[in-house]
Amino acid sequence: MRLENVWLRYHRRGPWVLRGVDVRIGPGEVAVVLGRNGVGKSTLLQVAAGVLRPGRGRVSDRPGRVGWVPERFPADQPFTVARYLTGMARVAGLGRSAADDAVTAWTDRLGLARFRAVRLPELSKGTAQKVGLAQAILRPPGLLVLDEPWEGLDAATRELVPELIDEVLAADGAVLVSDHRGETVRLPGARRWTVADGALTEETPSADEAVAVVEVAVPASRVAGTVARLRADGHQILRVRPDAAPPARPAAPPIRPAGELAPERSGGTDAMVEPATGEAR
Ligand SMILES: Nc1ncnc2c1ncn2[C@@H]1O[C@H](COP(=O)(O)OP(=O)(O)OP(=O)(O)O)[C@@H](O)[C@H]1O
Repeated sequence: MRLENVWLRYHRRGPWVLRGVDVRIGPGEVAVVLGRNGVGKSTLLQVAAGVLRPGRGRVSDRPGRVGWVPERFPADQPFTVARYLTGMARVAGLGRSAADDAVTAWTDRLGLARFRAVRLPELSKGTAQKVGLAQAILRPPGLLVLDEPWEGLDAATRELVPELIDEVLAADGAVLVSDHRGETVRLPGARRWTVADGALTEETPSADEAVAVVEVAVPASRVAGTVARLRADGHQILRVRPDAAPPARPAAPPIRPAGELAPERSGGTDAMVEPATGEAR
C-alpha cells in the first residue's frame, strides 16, 4: 500500500494536519507511527485505513480487508458483545457459522467470553477496547491498523498484542501501529515512522548495527518468566537448554559476537537462556 503525497485538513480553511506524506508499506511489514500528542498519528492511520479521505494526494494498493482498531472504541451502540461481533464478522464477509465460530474463538482468546451477553455501553473502558480489537481481527486482515493498542488494556491482553501482530504478519498482512509511549520495544524489526509538523520521516536502521549473543544462567524454575521478560523487552530467544552442572560464574561474563556461542557445559541444575538477535522470534 502506498500513501502518495497525502495532504489532509479537517476543515476547509483549517491548518493542514498532514502535508505531502509519501510512504509505502508492504505485505509482512509492520510500521510504528511515533510522534508527540496531537501531531497527526491517528489522522495518518485513519487515512491509511480508509476512514478519512485525503484532501490532496491518494492512497493506492490498499489491501481488500482492513482491520481498524480506533484509539477509543465507540461503545455507545445498542448491541450485546456477541451480537455486535457477529454482525462485524458478517460485514467482513464470513458466513453465518464461520462468523459464530470466529466470535467464539476470539472472545475466548481475549477473555471476553463472560461478556458475550453484555451490552456495549455497559462495558468497562478496557473491556470495550478488547471488543474493538476483536472486531478488527475476526477475519485475518490484509492491513491491520492499531491506534495506541496498549491504551487501557490489562496486562494479559497487552502481552497478546505483539502475538496478534505477528500472526497478521505471518499471513502476509501489513500492520500500522501508533504509539506515543514507546511500547514498540515489543515489536522487534518494526519500521519507525515519525510524524512532526505534518510530515513523516522514516528512521533508517543502521545496516552495520552490531549484534551480540549474551548467555544468561537462571534457576530452572524461573526460565519461563525470564524468557517472557526478555521477549517483552524485544530480545530474541535463540534457544533454552537445560544445564546439568551448576554454572561456573565468571566474574565478568564474556560477550561474544553473534555466531560465536560458547561450547555447552555438562553437569548441574540451572538452565541456559540465550537471547540474541538476527532471526524471527
Ligand atoms: N475530527 C477532528 N476535527 C478537527 N480537528 C481534528 C479532528 N481530529 C483531530 N484533529 C486535530 O488534528 C490534529 C492531529 O490529531 P491526531 O488525533 O491525529 O493526533 P495524534 O498524534 O494521534 O494525537 P494523540 O497522540 O494525542 O492521540 C490535532 O491538532 C487535532 O486537534
